[in-house]
This record gives sequence, structure tokens and C-alpha cells, in this order.
Amino acid sequence: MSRLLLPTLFSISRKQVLAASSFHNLYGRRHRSFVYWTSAAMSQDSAIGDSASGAKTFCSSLQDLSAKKCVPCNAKDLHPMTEQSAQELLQKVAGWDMANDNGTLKLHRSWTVKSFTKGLDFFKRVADIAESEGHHPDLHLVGWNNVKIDIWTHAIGGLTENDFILAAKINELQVEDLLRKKKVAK
Ligand SMILES: C[C@H](O)[C@H](O)[C@H]1CNC2=NC(N)=NC(=O)C2=N1
Repeated sequence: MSRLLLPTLFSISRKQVLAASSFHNLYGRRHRSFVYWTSAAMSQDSAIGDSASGAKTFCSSLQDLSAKKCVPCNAKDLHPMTEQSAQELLQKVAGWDMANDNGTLKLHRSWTVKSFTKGLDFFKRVADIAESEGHHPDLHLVGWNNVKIDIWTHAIGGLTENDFILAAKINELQVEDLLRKKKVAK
């Protein structure tokens, strides 16, 4: 990144980010990465409040979700993410879907495990992450070997970046030993 660009990038304020975003909304979305950056910046802001400069937001939005930490859900300026921002972040959590449950956006993913007890082992591995993040999923074990997980931020009745961070960390779990082998089509 050229030296000239770096200071300007690090001096971007939230207002400039929002102006740039509306510019892009008005004049088409030629640079998907920029739109991603803007929406991620806003969703990042909504998660941690107004950052003093775009720099912190800019840097953190480049960070991989699984390397980030969840913030306390009682943070006063935590707001539900817009469906558009959620769609952008959904691209970063492979295997997860988003559903609108009576107006509440939620993340959802399911797995087939080898046995009922392997399903409980799966829950334990997820629980360890949830406890360390202070952010918790809804866990379901149905039909004895189907693990289904829903994630949303209960405190605000919608999706925040916390939910995507938790989903990304669940995706990093080593669970191959618990999963039923996929049937190979003959
Ligand atoms: C203070 C602390 O952040 C809250 O009690 C947490 C606990 N875990 C949580 N998990 C989820 N998914 N949503 C919440 O609102 C939530 N709140």
C-alpha cells in the first residue's frame, strides 16, 4: 500500500465511511470489496460502538472472524445488523444459512453425527467455545444423530458480529471423529 494512501486510509472517520458507502450505493457497487469493507465497518461499529477513527474499524474488519473476540451483549450500542450486512458476513462462514424466524434473523447449521453420545460430545466442544466467548448458541440434538445449531444475539433479538464470530469459531472445531461418514454415491 503506497505511503500516501496509508495515512489517508487511517484517518478515515466513520462519517467519511458512511458518505463513501452512500456514494457507492448511489453510483453502483463496482468494487465489491469496498462495499464489503463499508458494511463490515458499519457492522463492526454497531458491534463495538463508534470507533475513534476508521483505522481501528478498517483493520478489525480485515481480521478473520475466527480470530476475533465476542463483545458483551449488554453493550449499550449493540444493534441488530441489517439483512444486507448479515448477507455480506454470511459469505465468511461456510456451511451456515441465515433464517428469518418471525422477524428475528438467525444463523443455522446442521451436522449428522455417528451416535447420540457423539452428538453430546459435539455439544461439549461447542460449549467450551461459547463459554470462553461469553456468547451462546441454541443446541438441538434431534432424531438421535442430527445436531442442529442456531445462533443469534438474544439480548437485542437479532444478529450482531458476535454471532458470526461464534459461527466461525465453531467451523474451526475438529469434529471429523464425531461425524457420520458421507455415503459415497455408487
Ligand atoms: C452479559 C453477557 O454478554 C450476556 O449474558 C450474554 C450471554 N450469552 C449470550 N448469547 C447469545 N446468543 N445472546 C445473548 O444475548 C447473550 N448474552
